[in-house]
Amino acid sequence: MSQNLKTIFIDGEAGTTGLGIRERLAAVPEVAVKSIDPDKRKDPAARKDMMASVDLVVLCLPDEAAKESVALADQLGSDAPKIVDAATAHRVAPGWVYGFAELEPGHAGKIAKADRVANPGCYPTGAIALLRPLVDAGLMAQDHPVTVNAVSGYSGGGKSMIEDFETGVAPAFELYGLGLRHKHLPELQAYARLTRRPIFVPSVGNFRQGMLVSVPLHLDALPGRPGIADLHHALAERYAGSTYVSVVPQDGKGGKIEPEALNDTNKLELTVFGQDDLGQAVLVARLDNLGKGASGAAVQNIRLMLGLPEG
Ligand SMILES: NC(=O)C1=CN([C@@H]2O[C@H](COP(=O)(O)OP(=O)(O)OC[C@H]3O[C@@H](n4cnc5c(N)ncnc54)[C@H](OP(=O)(O)O)[C@@H]3O)[C@@H](O)[C@H]2O)C=CC1
Ligand SMILES: CC(=O)N[C@@H](CCC(=O)OP(=O)(O)O)C(=O)O
Repeated sequence: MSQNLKTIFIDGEAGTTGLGIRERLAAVPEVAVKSIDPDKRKDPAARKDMMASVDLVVLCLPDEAAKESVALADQLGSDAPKIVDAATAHRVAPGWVYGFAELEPGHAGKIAKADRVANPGCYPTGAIALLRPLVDAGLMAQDHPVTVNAVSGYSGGGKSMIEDFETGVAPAFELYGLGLRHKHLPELQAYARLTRRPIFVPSVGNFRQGMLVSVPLHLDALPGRPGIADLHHALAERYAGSTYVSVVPQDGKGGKIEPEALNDTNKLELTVFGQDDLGQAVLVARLDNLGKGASGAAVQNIRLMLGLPEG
């Protein structure tokens, strides 16, 4: 192993997100991924030893196991590696930087300097990308009653949901999160800068990966009653020059959009559908839940934290 390579340990490397990160890192020549003996993958002492030997650890674990790993890293004091946590556990926790590089100007620089980065949830990635620029531009009040609807491919539910869909146990499509307490709400509300809790209605369909997140809007309920072009402009201005986030015109989409077009990429595409004469709009974000919604974003953050060039 060359001395100059940055070393990475993926805690949970056999899971859906972990495998996706490993595949992506295989194409990054500046890093070497160190693997743990599969028999010891849940052994705290072995994981702690591994953490002590690397520059950065990525946590691709259920929330409780991610918290346990952070506690193990804490025991290493100044020898602790940098951490990217793909779980939900630290996304609004003090001392952690939220890993959505395009959140606002200068945010990628904060990730680059951080020791601990919480990778965003897949749905909040789309919703925050749509909402935050409107709030920042004063086009949406912070207490606007926001509703976010979304559909995900079944890989979003990890190994157990993948098995349910691929063995035919799961229904073709279902709404869920109807208890209105989905785990993504705290980060969605915090990083979109909303003071009123949004209503979030996710759903999952019988396709492996890909995602649409949509926000319906009545234009006369927004300050100054903006037009469709104003909403488009606010988004286009925020993401001008972005490598991964694009704002596309609605023309040519025929009033419909499907979720799989960005699969296996780290891209996020935003469209403002709407009709000025009706005073209505629907903002839509399209992404790969396993790409920009998980492993792709994690690798984007790893590159920033290790000072590597953009992929
Ligand atoms: N799938 C997705 O689209 C996204 C998932 N995430 C998040 O990433 C994390 C992982 O999710 P995902 O990859 O989907 O889940 P999976 O169920 O596919 O994988 C989880 C992995 O963690 C391992 N694991 C479980 N407990 C422990 C433990 N105590 N110590 C070490 N390893 C353990 C599992 O091993 P075993 O199977 O042997 O128990 C498995 O390999 C979750 O927090 C999830 O919320 C984030 C963004 C998107
Ligand atoms: C279809 C499905 O079940 N999706 C998952 C979210 C997947 C995801 O990306 O969530 P994290 O990033 O927070 O792990 C869910 O709704 O809980």
